[in-house]
Amino acid sequence: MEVYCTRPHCPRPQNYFADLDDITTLKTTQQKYCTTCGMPLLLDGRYVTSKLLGRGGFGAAFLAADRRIPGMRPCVVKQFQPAGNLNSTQLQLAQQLFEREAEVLAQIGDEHEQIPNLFAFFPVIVPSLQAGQQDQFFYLVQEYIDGQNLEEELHQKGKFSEQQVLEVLQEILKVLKFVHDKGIIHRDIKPSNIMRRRDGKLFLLDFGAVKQVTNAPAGGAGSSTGIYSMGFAPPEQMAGNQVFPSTDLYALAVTIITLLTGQEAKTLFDVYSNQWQWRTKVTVNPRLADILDKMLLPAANQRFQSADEVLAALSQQLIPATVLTKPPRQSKPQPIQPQSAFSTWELLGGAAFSGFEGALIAIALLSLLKSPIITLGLASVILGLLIFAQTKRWIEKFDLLIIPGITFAIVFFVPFLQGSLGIQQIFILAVAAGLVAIAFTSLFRLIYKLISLIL
Ligand SMILES: Nc1ncnc2c1ncn2[C@@H]1O[C@H](COP(=O)(O)OP(=O)(O)OP(=O)(O)O)[C@@H](O)[C@H]1O
Repeated sequence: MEVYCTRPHCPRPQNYFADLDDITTLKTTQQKYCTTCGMPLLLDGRYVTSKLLGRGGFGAAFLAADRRIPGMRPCVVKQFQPAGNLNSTQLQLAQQLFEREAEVLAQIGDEHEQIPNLFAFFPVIVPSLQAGQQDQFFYLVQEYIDGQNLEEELHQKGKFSEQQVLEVLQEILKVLKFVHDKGIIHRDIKPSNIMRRRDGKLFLLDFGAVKQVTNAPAGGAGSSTGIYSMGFAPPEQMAGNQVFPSTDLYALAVTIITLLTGQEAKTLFDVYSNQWQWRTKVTVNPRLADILDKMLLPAANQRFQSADEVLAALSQQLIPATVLTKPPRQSKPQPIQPQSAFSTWELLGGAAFSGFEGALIAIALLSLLKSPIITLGLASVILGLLIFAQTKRWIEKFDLLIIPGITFAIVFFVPFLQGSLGIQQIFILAVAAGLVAIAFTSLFRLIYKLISLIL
């Protein structure tokens, strides 16, 4: 069995113990030690670490198994191991934050199904690699979420659609509502701290930076200790001032716009105008965009004040942040319907498909029906249906090659669909129609972008 040594800087952390492949030996053995550095490997007598998951600001996270639970329940072992050269005060603070993660998970982990459960928190004192000294490590064991965090998902699958970010937004808002109601501010919301389990359920992780707030004055219990992720933290947190529920809402909105645009947070913020400039990079329902912009306002008191307020705005008509004093434009609440945002490449691909396919259908129908008027009407209806199917994403990606391929093959093998034209001429005409469609779409897209910039 592979056992991974958790000592920081162990030169050869991978250990292999053939005898531990036997489940009886695994359950009864007293202890095993790293063959390179002598570090105990069965943590707290029960957790067997097998793989390094990653290193964060306060330590490393390992995949482990609990040999005391039937079925060797998988879990995550986090080790306190702050990066960089910290002085004793900073070290103490970092240790407090790590312990706070344990406290918070113990308090809320088993009360909410989208927050990992805490299984154990314990120190381990071991002989140091430097002779005559001892090292103390702190371990926190929590529920393993088998899946991918959203940062990894973004790298692997690319930008999120509007529908996908709406799901993330609504799910995490519900978790935040629960967390805030307990008087806790997470303070480190970002894509790498949101995990999607294999069954699709989203989890909020990393409570290492949380703050309990009880109407504390600035500098008191609710003030920020300078633990944040660059680009995601709002001004009050960056300045080390008091933090609020709206501090988390700001970071959640930054998370959403990075997922929507696929760009890093810092590239979406224009330092010259001191404003988020993300709306030109992606097309979404303007009401969703207004909600995100309100969550991103620099002044904490101008943002939504609670997760509930955002959830309500998402399910009802949005009152734009800038015209809060004006009456709403429509009286009937309307839930936000995700609008499929198409990238420029998708639009141009769709145009080429529609042009090519449209030309083939028109030629085939004209050869069959011999009536230009009926052909025009029927071809327009079919083309309209094909375009509608694309807007709904019923037809996308490889369909755009397969469908014209099949249509061309039919025209090729059924000569009476070719009319008086040769197959070569038909192909050239269809390609020309595809190019014309691309040209028109580019022109309209350009005009649309210019108008949205002006407005
Ligand atoms: N409960 C968990 N289940 C599954 N994977 C986890 C769990 N907790 C953390 N991870 C994964 O372990 C890795 C390290 O996590 P960790 O929280 O230590 O650092 P981080 O979130 O990457 O950085 P930072 O602490 O600086 O925010 C990340 O890839 C994270 O997705």
